[in-house]
Amino acid sequence: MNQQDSLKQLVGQTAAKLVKNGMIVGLGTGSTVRFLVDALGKRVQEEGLAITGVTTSNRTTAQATSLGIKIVDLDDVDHVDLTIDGADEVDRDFYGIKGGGGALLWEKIVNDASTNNVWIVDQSKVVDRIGAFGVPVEVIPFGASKVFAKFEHQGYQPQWRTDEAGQLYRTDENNYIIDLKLGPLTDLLALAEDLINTVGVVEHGLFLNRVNQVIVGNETGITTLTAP
Ligand SMILES: O=C(CO)[C@H](O)[C@H](O)COP(=O)(O)O
Repeated sequence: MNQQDSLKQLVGQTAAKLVKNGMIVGLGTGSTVRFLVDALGKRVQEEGLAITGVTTSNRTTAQATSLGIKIVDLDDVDHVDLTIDGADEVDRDFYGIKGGGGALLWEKIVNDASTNNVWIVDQSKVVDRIGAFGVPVEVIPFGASKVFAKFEHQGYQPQWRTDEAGQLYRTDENNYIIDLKLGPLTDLLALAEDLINTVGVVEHGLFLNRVNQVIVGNETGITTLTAP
């Protein structure tokens, strides 16, 4: 395992300890969350930890179910106690970008329904100013090229997200993703507002002040950042 994966495993295993018996837990998506779900599956199997999970992607559902974690639909619970998710970038004000794994829509919905939200990241994700990663935007297929053209016109430097086969990437909702390659961002609130008001956009990957805690894995171990 390379160093980055070791840090992802460390934060995944650390965050799994935050989960208590009886909790309704939101499970994020991505390679870091995979380690979390592995650790939770182990606790379910070895300690009899009783939790109910709601997931943010079909991938996470498949992994969690295979490990014996009970998964229900978000609409079948009245609240979520704690959601643990990864992130692509986060700054010291807890402004973040998600959607590298294409699950930003369900991730934001579960985040919104959750009393507490924790992100688990390796140190490479903590940045002074978010944006270098790009901003993923989920758009419905109908008329998507019109949205793309609008973004081009606005100077947002859009790129279609493609899959391994070179086809347009499809989300779990069968939508497309357009990645905006804007570079480090200054007026985040205005950008978020503009994106969500663009007809055809379903959701964007700017997660602004949506987490209570960020658990960061670095060479010296774990650093926990709490909301400013
Ligand atoms: O937002 C996400 C998926 O939509 C992921 O949480 C994000 O891309 C981080 O992934 P990883 O842990 O693989 O680096």
